[in-house]
Amino acid sequence: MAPKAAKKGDELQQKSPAEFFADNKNIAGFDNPGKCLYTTVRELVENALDSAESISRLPEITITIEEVSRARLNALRGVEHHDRIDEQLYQDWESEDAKRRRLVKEAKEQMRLVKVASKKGEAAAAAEGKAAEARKAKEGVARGTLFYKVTVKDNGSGMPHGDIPNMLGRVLSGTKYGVKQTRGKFGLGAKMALIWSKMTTGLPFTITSALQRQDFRSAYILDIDIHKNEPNVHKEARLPNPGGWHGTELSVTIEGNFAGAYKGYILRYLRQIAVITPYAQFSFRYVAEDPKASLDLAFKRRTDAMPPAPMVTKHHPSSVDLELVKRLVVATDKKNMVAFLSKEFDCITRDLAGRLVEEMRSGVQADTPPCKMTTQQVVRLHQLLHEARFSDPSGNHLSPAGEYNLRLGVMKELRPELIATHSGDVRVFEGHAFVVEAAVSVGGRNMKPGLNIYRFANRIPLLFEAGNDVITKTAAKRINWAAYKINHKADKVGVFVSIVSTKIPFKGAGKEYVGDDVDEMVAAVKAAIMSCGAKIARQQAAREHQLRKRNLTKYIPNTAAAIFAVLESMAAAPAKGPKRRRLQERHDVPALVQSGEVTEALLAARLAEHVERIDTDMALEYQVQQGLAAGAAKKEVYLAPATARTKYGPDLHTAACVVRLLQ
Ligand SMILES: Nc1ncnc2c1ncn2[C@@H]1O[C@H](COP(=O)(O)OP(=O)(O)OP(=O)(O)O)[C@@H](O)[C@H]1O
Repeated sequence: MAPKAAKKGDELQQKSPAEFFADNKNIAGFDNPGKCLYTTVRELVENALDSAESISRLPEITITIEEVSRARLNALRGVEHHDRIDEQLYQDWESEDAKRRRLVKEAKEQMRLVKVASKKGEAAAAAEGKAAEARKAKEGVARGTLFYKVTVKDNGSGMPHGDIPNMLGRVLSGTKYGVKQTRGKFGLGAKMALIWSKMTTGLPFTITSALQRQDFRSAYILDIDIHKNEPNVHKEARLPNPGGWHGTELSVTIEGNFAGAYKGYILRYLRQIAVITPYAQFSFRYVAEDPKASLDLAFKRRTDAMPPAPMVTKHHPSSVDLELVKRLVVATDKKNMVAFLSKEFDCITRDLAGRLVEEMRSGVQADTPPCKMTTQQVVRLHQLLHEARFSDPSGNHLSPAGEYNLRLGVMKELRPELIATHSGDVRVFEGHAFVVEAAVSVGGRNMKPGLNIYRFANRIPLLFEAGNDVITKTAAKRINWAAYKINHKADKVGVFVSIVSTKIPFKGAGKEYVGDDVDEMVAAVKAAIMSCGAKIARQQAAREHQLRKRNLTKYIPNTAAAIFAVLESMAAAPAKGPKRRRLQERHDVPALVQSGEVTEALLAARLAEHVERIDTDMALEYQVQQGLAAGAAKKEVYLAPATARTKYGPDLHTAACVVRLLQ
């Protein structure tokens, strides 16, 4: 019987990666126009930061979002703009009756808000602001300003002229696939912005880029052939670069939505990226068609101390899969197994490589060329790499933000009352080293009562999918905040956690959250937050202590005056009764008052001394309780003596610690 022809729709088809992502753009964080604008900004800013950091430049990044009306967009596309003839044909058409009803409803809402505002003040004013914004957004839709030109300029490495089309016009191509801590990973982000622009405005990317010390600027206008997943270059030029500029400027025009929540997300993203990269400078401009709605924001650099650039490292043997082993075997230039294992993998010395080859058997010798291994021998090698014990990766190739930068970022953007930071040790997950750093703050501006959680992965702020994220879940469910005297429902608590790794277990290509299913990560995040909590508790105790001292000190003048008045009256009148007489005989304070030896000032000075002594005793006792004796809170500081002969004095007592100088 002849085979049946396939039904229409059942024919075998193939898709290019670009087509796949165009059809499933939500996987990469391109869900709706608002989210697409946010993700476009994010992807371009992260490329800019990666690029500047890769050449150890303090990043200087300019971000511009410009409203493009439909009329202007049509002019850019060379499409004639037509005024509407038949209004009723359009989605935004409103009948006279519907318009009247809407205006009445809006007026009522306005009245209600004004009433609430007069009663409740700020909160209501904010609500009114939101309503006004929503109205403006509606007007925006009507005016047709739903298109935006996004431009991001950096002072980074730039891109080699010949590579630009592939880097920006071919999905799944990039320079960040190695084992290295980078924000980018998939070779997708910039291309998704381009695919979205193709799908909505049809306008291409405009790129200017120059490498360091390059005497020309590469200028390109290109888009992507989605069907073939190939760059489509419209224009290419090498322009003069007399000033020796280096970096990249990239523009794309897309459909988007900068109203309401999405404006909030973009601004929040910028604020958070400024927290985690205080060594970077960001200028943000929103250019609206109506100049009154434009915005100009600067997130200034607060430090020149940039963390050392992350380095490329080798694959850890326990992190490789069979396919990767096969690829490494084919790609290596090493001529024997010992050299191959010790040079291509992390944590394998020549000695260990020799032992592994002996253990492999299966006909493989130390001098076997890796490329001559049979499929079975490669399988055996892969098995052994997963069964043998290797030391953990050192983590030296990672670049955590550092406690200093994290603290500075939080202080600069949020100005909290209390802050504690912690940088965890290097830990390992599936052969990839990772470091978790955390800060916990109390109080500060823009903080709501309760937990305010800020998540960062490879110094990317994560704003979406909070409920599923390891950091949110750990902070909200696994920490006993009461143990640190923090009321996590009422206090304004900031929890900032930053994870850096050569492999962040993101869920999805949109890099929006880190899964809660990696035990190593859960434990490290929990330990980092708990350490900050303990430090906050110590700070709170020291603060209470200082407050008590301040209060006692405040009452000293009145107390001294009152006691002195009593003593003066005792001195004026002879002591009555045996008890008072005995007291007077023993101390004869009234006589001392009469002779002027005891004065009000002296009493005040003695009281002050007493308060000071109690305070230092309590500080010492407190430090001992906190584990000074056990060494937990003891810090060794090395001071160079000013002279060869140094005399060490007594212990120095302060409110929060005791300084003891030892030879
Ligand atoms: N501003 C820039 N400066 C220098 N190189 C850049 C810049 N933007 C993009 N590139 C290069 O283009 C490549 C592709 O960028 P793209 O945003 O598509 O993916 P990615 O950053 O590698 O990964 P991801 O999809 O995870 O963001 C990058 O790997 C980088 O080499």
